[in-house]
Amino acid sequence: MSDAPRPPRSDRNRSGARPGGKPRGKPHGKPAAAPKPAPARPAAVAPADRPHADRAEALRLIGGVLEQGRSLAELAAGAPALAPAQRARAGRLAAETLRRAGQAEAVLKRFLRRAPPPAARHALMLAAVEILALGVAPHAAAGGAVEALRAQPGGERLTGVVNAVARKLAEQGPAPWAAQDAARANMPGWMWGRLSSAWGAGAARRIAEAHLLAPPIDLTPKDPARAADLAEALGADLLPTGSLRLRERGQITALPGYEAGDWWVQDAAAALPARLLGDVTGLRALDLCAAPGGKTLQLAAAGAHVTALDIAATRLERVSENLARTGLTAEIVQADALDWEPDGPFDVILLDAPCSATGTARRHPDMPHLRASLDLPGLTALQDAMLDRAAGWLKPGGRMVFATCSLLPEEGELRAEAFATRGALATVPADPQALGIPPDWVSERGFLRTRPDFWPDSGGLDGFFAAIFRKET
Ligand SMILES: C[S@@+](CC[C@H](N)C(=O)[O-])C[C@H]1O[C@@H](n2cnc3c(N)ncnc32)[C@H](O)[C@@H]1O
Repeated sequence: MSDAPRPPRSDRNRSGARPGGKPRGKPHGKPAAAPKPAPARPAAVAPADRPHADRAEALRLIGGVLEQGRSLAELAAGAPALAPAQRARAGRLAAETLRRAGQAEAVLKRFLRRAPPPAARHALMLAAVEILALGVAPHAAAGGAVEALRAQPGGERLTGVVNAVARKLAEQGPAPWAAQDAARANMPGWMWGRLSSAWGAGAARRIAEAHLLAPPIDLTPKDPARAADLAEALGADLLPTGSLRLRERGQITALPGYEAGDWWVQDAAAALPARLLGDVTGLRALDLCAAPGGKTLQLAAAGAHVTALDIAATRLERVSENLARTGLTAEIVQADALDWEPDGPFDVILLDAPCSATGTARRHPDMPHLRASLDLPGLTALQDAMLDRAAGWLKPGGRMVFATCSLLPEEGELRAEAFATRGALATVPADPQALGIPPDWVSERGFLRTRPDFWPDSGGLDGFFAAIFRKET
């Protein structure tokens, strides 16, 4: 076993090329036309009334990510019937195991002469993380992993090896786990390499350390003027950017203001790009690549007449649900941004382009495993094509924000530079004061950059890039 997770099968040899010559990447959020892994029959999972159903579900999720190259979000859709608490616990166990996969594989390696079948490997990783990272009693974690494995097809014959190795792991104690360089061990080599060359080795390490922590939950208030009251009602901190950061985890739908649509869940960094458009009251706005709709809600709440376009019909359903809950309106369009033509120009456009989503790894610990064979040229070609098309849809004097939830300059600074050089629109510097952010989050070129290692003492924020452009004539 290597300490770097293997590329998912479905990602090997994946091409970013699109029939007909238009560029196609492997975007965050599954565009409808992206190649999909062959649907796999979900592993049998113990019914909810049996113990260890949560661990069995965690194994299904871990296997789905590491062996089938499917995202946790996609796998959640095919989940078996489980009590909400069991489902939540299964999700947490799978996320923590994926977050600590490198460390888990390294400590298990010494007890395994050869790589065990995937199901046994995943059960051992889960047991290792439960014992060594989550402090679960060794007998409970090892016994639970064995029982969960037993519930899977063919799992029975693997229980012997899992039992024996888990026992050795428990006997060995925490020292080898604690002695590991956790940040380095858990970030896959491809990501470590890219982040080191982009931001330097020290920053790559700080980002990797931030990825080891479960991120806080942030909310965007529908009415910024009510943010302080909502913060008090929710027991949240009001961040300088206007987002609310929950102090405790809990069931989101049970929080005050959820039913009334007073807020929506959105990372503090993800809430910044829409605000770069300034006052949008009464303006005709296009949210290009809109689903699941956080930025659509922001623009609509700020008084814009929003067209929300996305290629993915299922993800657009989330936009409609979010609009209904918050009592906001937008025109929903399901279309490919590379084919669609608007019926008139827009005052403002927000292009939150498909990207590697490397900035959201702390929220999506499956992402580093799924992006091992990232098609970066395909994605950057898609981003360029979207920028060029969208520029043609702006009114003279109109503004466009280009954003990506990526930590890779190829999908941020370099795209914006290249677009500015092509000369269709002029760049406008972001104003840190207006956003409530430290001045050094804005580059000399006026671009916004956030990273998970920023705001280290208050829980960090996702990695985002955003640039503002203006059409002069
Ligand atoms: C980063 S996500 C957008 C997040 C969204 N702006 C928000 O704030 O909730 C990127 C989106 O691009 C969409 N997308 C990918 N390729 C597309 C295309 N060719 N045309 C339109 N949308 C596309 C995906 O379906 C995905 O929902």
